Amino acid sequence: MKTVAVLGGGIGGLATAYYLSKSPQVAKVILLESSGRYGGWLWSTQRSDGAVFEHGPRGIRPAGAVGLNTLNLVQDIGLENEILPVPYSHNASKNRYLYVNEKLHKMPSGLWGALQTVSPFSRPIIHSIAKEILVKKGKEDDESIHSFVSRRLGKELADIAIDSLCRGVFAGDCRRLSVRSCFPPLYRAEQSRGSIVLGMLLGSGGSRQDQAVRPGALAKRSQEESWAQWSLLRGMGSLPEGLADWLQQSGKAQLCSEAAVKEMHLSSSGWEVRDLPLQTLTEAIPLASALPPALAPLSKQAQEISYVTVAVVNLEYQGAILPVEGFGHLIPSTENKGVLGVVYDSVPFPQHNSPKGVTTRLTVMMGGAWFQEVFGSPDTVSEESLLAVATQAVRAHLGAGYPPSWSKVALQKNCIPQYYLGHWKRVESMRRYVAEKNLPLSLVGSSYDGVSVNDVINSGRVAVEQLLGPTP
Ligand SMILES: Cc1cc2nc3c(=O)[nH]c(=O)nc-3n(C[C@H](O)[C@H](O)[C@H](O)COP(=O)(O)OP(=O)(O)OC[C@H]3O[C@@H](n4cnc5c(N)ncnc54)[C@H](O)[C@@H]3O)c2cc1C
Ligand SMILES: C=Cc1c2[nH]c(c1C)Cc1[nH]c(c(CCC(=O)O)c1C)Cc1[nH]c(c(C)c1CCC(=O)O)Cc1[nH]c(c(C)c1C=C)C2
Repeated sequence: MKTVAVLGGGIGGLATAYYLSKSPQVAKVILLESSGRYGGWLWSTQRSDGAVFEHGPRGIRPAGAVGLNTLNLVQDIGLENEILPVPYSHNASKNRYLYVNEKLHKMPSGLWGALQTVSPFSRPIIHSIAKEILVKKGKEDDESIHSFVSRRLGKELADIAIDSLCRGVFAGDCRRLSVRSCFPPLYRAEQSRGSIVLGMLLGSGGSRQDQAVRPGALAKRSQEESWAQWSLLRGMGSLPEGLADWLQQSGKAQLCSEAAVKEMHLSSSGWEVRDLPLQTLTEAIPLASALPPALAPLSKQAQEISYVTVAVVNLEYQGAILPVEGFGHLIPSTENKGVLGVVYDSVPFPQHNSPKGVTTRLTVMMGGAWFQEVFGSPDTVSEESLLAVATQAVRAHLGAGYPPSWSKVALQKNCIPQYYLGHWKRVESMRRYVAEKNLPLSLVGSSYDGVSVNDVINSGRVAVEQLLGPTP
């Protein structure tokens, strides 16, 4: 029977502790979190009138094996009655906008959208798609997303649509991000079928663990009802809260907050965490800064992974102020480097609005890969200046004629890892090092195999299965 330590109580650490607790081979799980709150970037504010504001993720996709896996976990910890689903037929799923040349443009969707010339693009997307099949396969073992898409689908799509998409997922620069690590299905499609289109039509193979999820009742419901995304009644923050409660009730897990791990040592009986009253931990899922000097090659590689800072500004306006109904709009870096996009939170999740009168909740996301260049150091930037930029963007992009009635600025420092060129090699080399040295340690979380909440939860499941075999 093992005692396992999990370092970090974000959604990745909590999910890892959950899968560990389910295993009969584990006697005890000790989770160490440096802050006073569990959940990491999953963080919601519920105001006294009931309105909910998200400072991190606001919607999770149920699609694919990793999406179903998350719903299985949600059901198991008893949160299924709090689910707020948004079906594909909803305006928030169908309508996404780009803000280009100082105007909102609906992104083309479906076959009809692909056949027409839709502004701001100069020709129908079907042109690029048809030509893509004939483009030769790239020769490099990695490529920037911008270069890959320019080569295969044309520069205009890369400059506008892909530039915006990468800002709306990674808060990052598609000229530096790796296609192989950020969008593995696109890379695999070119490798195995010579074309993205053929790869999508014929399939291009996924990883084995991706296929091994049996949907439970909630996951099946998401398929039957065609959900595009979901949230929770009290906000995304109730997912880590629910997990922490479940772990505490499991009887196996000991959760410690305000327990920063600064140093850890490897002895013959396992890990020792020096400044905490914990003696022997036989396995650990660690963080780069805590590794001992003897493992310097590993900490060095972990420290080479870059992260960007995002200013998340929640705004509430009295009345219905949106000129369009949709998920939100993204802004390509050529239009405005500092403002990445605006999420129209009230559209997918009106249940999170204040019950007192009609209001519009929006979130403006700013900075990312351009933070330092536009706003200066995250350590010295003022909340007032970020709020001013956000409200000005809402005035210019959406025509809000009056200021918000409520606002909150959250400066999320180093919140999204950037999978730059060669990320796959670094991760492979780190895992090889762990295996060769036979270290009792697994690498879990958003820095390695995907940044979405689903990916991070799945990375915990995969790490536990590799350690102990399939979870019951
Ligand atoms: C603004 C924003 C919007 C997002 N939107 C979406 C979305 O819409 N959909 C989606 O799927 N994903 C979204 N994401 C991504 C997703 O939220 C994150 O990738 C995910 O939450 C990362 O989880 P994690 O557990 O890997 O890391 P973290 O949340 O960073 O957790 C790590 C934890 O470790 C703790 N820690 C750090 N150092 C130590 C130490 N030395 N000792 C002990 N503890 C330590 C930290 O305090 C933290 O709690 C968004 C992220 C952000 C920032
Ligand atoms: C404007 C900045 C951001 C917005 N959301 C995020 C940032 C940095 C972070 C984020 N958004 C998504 C993910 C998870 C990816 C996944 O695989 O599930 C993360 C980390 C979801 C997402 N958001 C947009 C897209 C195209 C996706 C991918 C999944 C999907 O298709 O749903 C677009 C988008 N994000 C933002 C806006 C305003 C926007 C489009 C209008 C905000």
